[in-house]
Amino acid sequence: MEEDDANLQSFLRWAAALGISDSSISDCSSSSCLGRTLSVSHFPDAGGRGLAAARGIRKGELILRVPKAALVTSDCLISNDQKLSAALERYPSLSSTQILSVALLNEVNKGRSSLWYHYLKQLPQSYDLLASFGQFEIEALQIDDAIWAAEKAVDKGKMEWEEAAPVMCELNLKPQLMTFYAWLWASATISSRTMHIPWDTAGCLCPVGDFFNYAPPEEGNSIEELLDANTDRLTDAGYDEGVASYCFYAKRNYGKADQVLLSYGTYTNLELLEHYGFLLQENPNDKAFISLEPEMYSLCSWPKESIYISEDGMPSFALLSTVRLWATPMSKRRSIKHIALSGHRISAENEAAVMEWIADKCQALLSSCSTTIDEDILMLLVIDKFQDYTGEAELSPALCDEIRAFLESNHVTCEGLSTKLHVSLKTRRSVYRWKLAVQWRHGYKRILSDCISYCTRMLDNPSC
Ligand SMILES: C[S@@+](CC[C@H](N)C(=O)[O-])C[C@H]1O[C@@H](n2cnc3c(N)ncnc32)[C@H](O)[C@@H]1O
Repeated sequence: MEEDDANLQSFLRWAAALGISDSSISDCSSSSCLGRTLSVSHFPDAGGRGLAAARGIRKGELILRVPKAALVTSDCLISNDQKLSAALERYPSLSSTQILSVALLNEVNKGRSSLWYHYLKQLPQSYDLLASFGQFEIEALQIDDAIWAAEKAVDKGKMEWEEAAPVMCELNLKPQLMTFYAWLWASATISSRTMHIPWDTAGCLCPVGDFFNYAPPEEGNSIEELLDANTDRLTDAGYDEGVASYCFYAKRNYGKADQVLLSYGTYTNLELLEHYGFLLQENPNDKAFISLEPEMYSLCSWPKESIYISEDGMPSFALLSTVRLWATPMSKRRSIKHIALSGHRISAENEAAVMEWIADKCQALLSSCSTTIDEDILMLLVIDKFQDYTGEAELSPALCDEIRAFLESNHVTCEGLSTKLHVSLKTRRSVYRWKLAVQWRHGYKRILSDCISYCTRMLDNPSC
């Protein structure tokens, strides 16, 4: 712990020397880049390490500046390293993200002699993005779309690693930096920590700026609110060519010690898991996608991603209009299509058929899962106390099967679970990912269940 703190202090001094600052005036006297506006703090329930307000902050204030020279980009890593530059030239088909991954691992390979040593020491040692999920954790997601997304993420990681392997061999990286595990670490670092820059689609790593944890974008900023704040820009962070720096602005007012959050974008929980390795218990942008009958897709030309149930259980506009049209007798579809496409109900009878179809679809999806919502809640309690778990009494067969599958996939024997000491770090990571999978499927099922309640209310009281 003391070592971590000493590392953090060295990092903040290093960052100050590069001109990273949370002060609006230039202040060369301070040995740390933080302390006037922000401070590093720990938020166990909202992202772990993050940045807190060191004083009251007003919406729209500039809170952190990271000069271009402090940004970690492929350009800067390559221009400082002839061997890397020459090796990459021989592999022109690598993507911008693969190039940044190779350059990052090459930099880690340098150890203390890397110009970025203090920054690299601050990076997490492992991540929980979908690409790092094992087969058990993938199956624990239960819903086909999510399983497919996770398998695709793992396959993509493997393919990109295999393509980049020859260049890493040429660079003579240490064997542990050439493994698939190391590759996943580098690509997860890039996926979860890079920020947009106009000159490289891989983005840049932004020391200190990447300590901000995430909050979803706030909806409904009124024009007055936007004018009131110092906002001729509507985003909370971006590269500003005028001052050659990455600039971060407060999205709202903060009291002293509040966590200052950044919106990385609008994501469903599955997307947050895929790109950042976490999810939110309350995510206004979460969605449950349901598949339609094949012939429904040809009735309307809505993109597939617009056909969903939103976080509060309401079917989306595109879902409703498609099912309304499909529930209309074929001979009448042409004449009422404009009504369906404009989002209006077609008739009471049609609306009842629509609600029934959507509710049945949600119910079928829920019934196809091996555990119920209540069992998922219980599973989460078991997972939280997993290190103390000693038996399977009083749990349903589905939960016992899942626990057994976890133990088998991690080669843990029941005897080995009786004390905390017997659970290895690797198993603990796996327990954490399992928890993420169960939290995700629970949230998804809750949306489906809320949708069934919504449809039932509509059927019982069509005038709502
Ligand atoms: C850009 S980093 C933020 C700083 C990070 N906590 C750290 O210690 O370096 C993004 C990562 O922080 C974590 N994170 C950010 N916001 C979060 C939130 N609201 N809830 C849980 N984890 C979050 C996730 O692990 C994510 O991949």
